[in-house]
Amino acid sequence: MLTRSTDKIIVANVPVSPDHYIGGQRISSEKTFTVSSPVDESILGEVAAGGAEEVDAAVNAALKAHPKWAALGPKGRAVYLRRFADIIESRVEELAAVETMSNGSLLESGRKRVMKRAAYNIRFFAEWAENLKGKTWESNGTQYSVQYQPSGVAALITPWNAPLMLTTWKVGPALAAGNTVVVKPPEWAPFTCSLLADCAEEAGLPAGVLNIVQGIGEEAGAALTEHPGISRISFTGSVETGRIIGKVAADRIVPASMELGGKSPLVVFADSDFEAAVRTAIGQYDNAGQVCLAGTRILVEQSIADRFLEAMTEAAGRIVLGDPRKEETDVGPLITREHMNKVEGFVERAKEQGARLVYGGNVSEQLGGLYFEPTLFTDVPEHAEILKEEVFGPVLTFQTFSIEEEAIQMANNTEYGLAATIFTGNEDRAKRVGSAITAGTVWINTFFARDLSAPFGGSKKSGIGREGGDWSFDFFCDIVTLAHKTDSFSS
Ligand SMILES: NC(=O)C1=CN([C@@H]2O[C@H](COP(=O)(O)OP(=O)(O)OC[C@H]3O[C@@H](n4cnc5c(N)ncnc54)[C@H](O)[C@@H]3O)[C@@H](O)[C@H]2O)C=CC1
Ligand SMILES: O=C(O)/C=C/C=C(\O)C(=O)O
Repeated sequence: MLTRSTDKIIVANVPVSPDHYIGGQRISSEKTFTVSSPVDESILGEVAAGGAEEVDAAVNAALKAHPKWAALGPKGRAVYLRRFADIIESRVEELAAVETMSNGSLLESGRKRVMKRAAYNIRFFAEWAENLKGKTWESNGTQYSVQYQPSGVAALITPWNAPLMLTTWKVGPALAAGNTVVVKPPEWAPFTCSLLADCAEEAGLPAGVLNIVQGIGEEAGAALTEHPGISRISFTGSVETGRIIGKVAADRIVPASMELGGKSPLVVFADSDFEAAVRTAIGQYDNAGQVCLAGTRILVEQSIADRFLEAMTEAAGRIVLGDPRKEETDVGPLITREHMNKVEGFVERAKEQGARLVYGGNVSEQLGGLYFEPTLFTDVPEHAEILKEEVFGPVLTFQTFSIEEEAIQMANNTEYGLAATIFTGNEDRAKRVGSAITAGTVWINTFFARDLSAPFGGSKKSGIGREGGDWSFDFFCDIVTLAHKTDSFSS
């Protein structure tokens, strides 16, 4: 039996519902799970742990809301979605404070960039849908036109490292496409997605258009992907979970988009802007390295390698590791003790396998104790695990190359292909190397430049499909070809 709830818990001085949001109502579950803060390991509260029953209610609410939402058309939906975006924007301070306590990301970056991007994700796709033009052409006496139609209920499953931003990256296009959605937020940082439901409610989104089912991945997440009422699965998370979801999607023939992990290269040629390249290399420690796109394999041309390593070591010495709520902090904590043990395991095995620790490698005992020092390894044996597996922590490796071909070979020597970054002053080389590296996004002399109209996603093990701009609608919509005999109508 589903029970309505009005409970709130206080996170960073903000009242947050710990319950699901289903059909416009807050619904509790008998079962709960405990969420603690990476900032100081304090307990933030008990959150409703949904399962098959809650998921079924949420999918049914979404199915019920779908026909009216779809019938509004892009312009009608954009009215609601713009209001939704405005409300998110008006609550940036609260959202940033809650996100920081939930996942340890820097408060300043949440306030200045990440929460605004969450609002922009909604606004951008509402506008994109209004301007989305299916193609029309004529061939052999038949006129063809391509239409983007809503596909039904989308299941959206997201990770903890940027929960609100990555959730709105999916909610925006899915709703703009005319779908209704069921979101399964990450259990380690579920609170900003709960606040997202408050924003939707305040914006007047009709009941059932956006539903949130909180819970553990293997329970709520699995029940959601297995539900027969869903027509799309958009997942961001680890390769392991992607593999599980992919099998369920294959079994049910439901299109699934997968944005997965990475082990991206950052390639620095001797002719590059040295200072900018060092700054960018050090920037890979942002969010304590818990960034899917991070260029964690630093590849530097031999002739500048010693100077680069020295400059990185010096710059790393200036990184302020600590409380993510403080303005002076550069790097905050890892998400949980479980995750920290995993990161420590990678570091220990790297040492055992013969890699040389240049700096870092230890836990810094402060606040709750989840603060791991920015770490760099060099002289890493080719077979070492640290060159192959995603650590998702502040741990980088440093390797050198002598010629361009070797740099390309090393950059591509990974099962992942999410992103790559190249620093060079030579435009021809930039183009050559850029197109020889297999990755969803290749940045040249910049990092994390994001335009939401560009395709975003991973090659190889880093994912399946692309989202962003038209690509989001290619995924979330049913694409229909209407073909009629030209001149066959009398009126
Ligand atoms: N390519 C991209 O855009 C991004 C990828 N990531 C990747 O995400 C990973 C870190 O996030 P985590 O939360 O640890 O990943 P995860 O795969 O453990 O969990 C992601 C989400 O999937 C849910 N889940 C877990 N098992 C499930 C199941 N059997 N069925 C359905 N849902 C399930 C979880 O509850 C969570 O909401 C890293 O590998 C990182 O690289 C993170 C951010 C962006
Ligand atoms: O810009 C995007 O759409 C994705 C960004 C990914 C992250 O912010 C992350 O993994 O931290």
